[in-house]
Amino acid sequence: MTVENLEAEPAESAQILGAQLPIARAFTENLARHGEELGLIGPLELPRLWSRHILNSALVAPLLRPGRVGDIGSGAGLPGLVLGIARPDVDFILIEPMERRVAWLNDQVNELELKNVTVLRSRAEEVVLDEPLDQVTARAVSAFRKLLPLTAPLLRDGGELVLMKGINAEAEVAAAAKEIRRFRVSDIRVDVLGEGVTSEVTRVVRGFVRA
Ligand SMILES: C[S@@+](CC[C@H](N)C(=O)[O-])C[C@H]1O[C@@H](n2cnc3c(N)ncnc32)[C@H](O)[C@@H]1O
Repeated sequence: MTVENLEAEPAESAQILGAQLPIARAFTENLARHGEELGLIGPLELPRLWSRHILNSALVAPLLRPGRVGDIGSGAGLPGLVLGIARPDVDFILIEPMERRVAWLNDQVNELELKNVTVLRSRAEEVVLDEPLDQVTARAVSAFRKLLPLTAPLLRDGGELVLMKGINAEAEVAAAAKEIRRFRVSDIRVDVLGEGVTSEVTRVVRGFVRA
């Protein structure tokens, strides 16, 4: 990754990440340096690491509230680690089953001194939490219909799903009517984030879960 790539959209980056921008840059440099060899990120993604992955993840930060947020299938740290950087006032639990990815996430938490981020090696359906979560995020893990059984049971009564999705977000919601009823999800909506701010907008499916 060249400095120009890291400096893409500088005004927007400052707007989105504020004072946390230098830490986000340090993480991005680490990911650019080691991500391919560790199998965390494909070579084609390197030139657009900043706009497509880092800024895109950081756009979710304003939707989070102080409390406990779980990120399912964090992989390289998207969006969980980026959100942990962007929101030091929120406690994050990154849930990821793959040993090599967990080692990477723990290394980054230590190197970047992120006191608000914990990494758990587990599949979401097997994870043991000491308390239920207030909000849960996920990106590129599975279709909404299959993501609901992995995420909704981890939330407290009234907890919120904040799931990053692509252009087909509405269609994924429409295909999940049965699961939406089963997991008692209400007030579902799709928000488009970053319009007029960054070149890569992102969509999130949001909804509240009743126990
Ligand atoms: C395609 S990657 C996406 C990683 C990251 N969220 C991103 O956007 O780059 C999917 C991730 O979900 C993890 N994963 C798959 N099944 C899972 C499960 N049942 N519970 C938690 N994580 C899971 C995988 O190990 C992998 O790291």
